[in-house]
Amino acid sequence: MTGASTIAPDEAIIDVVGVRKTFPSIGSRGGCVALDDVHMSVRRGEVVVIIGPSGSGKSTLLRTLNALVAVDRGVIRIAGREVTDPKTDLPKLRADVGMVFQHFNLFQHKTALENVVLPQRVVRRRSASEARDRALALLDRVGVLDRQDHYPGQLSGGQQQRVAIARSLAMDPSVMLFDEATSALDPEMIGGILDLMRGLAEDGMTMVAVTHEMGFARDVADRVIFMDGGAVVESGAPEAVFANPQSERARRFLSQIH
Ligand SMILES: Nc1ncnc2c1ncn2[C@@H]1O[C@H](COP(=O)(O)OP(=O)(O)OP(=O)(O)O)[C@@H](O)[C@H]1O
Repeated sequence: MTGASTIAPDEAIIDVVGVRKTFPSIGSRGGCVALDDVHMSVRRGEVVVIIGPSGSGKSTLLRTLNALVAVDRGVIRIAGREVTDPKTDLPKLRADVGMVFQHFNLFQHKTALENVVLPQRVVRRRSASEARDRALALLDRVGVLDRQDHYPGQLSGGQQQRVAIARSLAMDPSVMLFDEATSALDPEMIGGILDLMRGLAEDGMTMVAVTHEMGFARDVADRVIFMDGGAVVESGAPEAVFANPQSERARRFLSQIH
């Protein structure tokens, strides 16, 4: 292709450089190295799916990205913020780096609407009417507008996860992180949440997702990262990683889940 010089260079929105995380020993349980010199870079608009065996460090890596887990060593930068700098404003960081959890983490004593309004008021300092309008538009987008006055306990898991996604989106994040967002859902709810995630990807959202849904990784990811033992073992296009894994560890893992 000619004219390549007119194409802007890929812009990294997430940069993880040399990150190490250890957890101390608890009682007789020895400590562990959860992340061992991890490097990762994500371009704006890229969808990265992290796969790997249980305990390989996937969730820990994701949680370092919005400082839910503090690293021992290394540097993480996201959208112009230095996550690993102790002076970083954490509420603002977490608004800009939205996270969707396996267990939703909604405020139980607030309605669906209030769950989406509240962080906008507190962190983004929006007026009540602006926050409400935005919340209603997003609840509509994720398909739970008719449940706006329900409390989380009155919603199905799939509906709660939709509210949680709306809550993150309401902050206008630069990046969305999904930590096994469908793992706690009944099977019939999973497809709807994956469809929502796919829609966000199609809209150009930068996303990093830890998931056991290999179909999603195959169809939606621009890049798949395979982790084992706290390290990034492979990183490549889904076709390449799934069809032709380079490492024995990835080959073994993929052969077990097929
Ligand atoms: N808060 C913690 N305290 C002590 N050890 C921890 C803690 N969180 C994670 N670990 C350990 O760190 C390692 C990586 O865990 P992590 O949850 O990141 O793995 P994972 O790949 O996400 O696993 P899974 O797929 O089972 O969720 C594991 O050995 C785990 O036991």
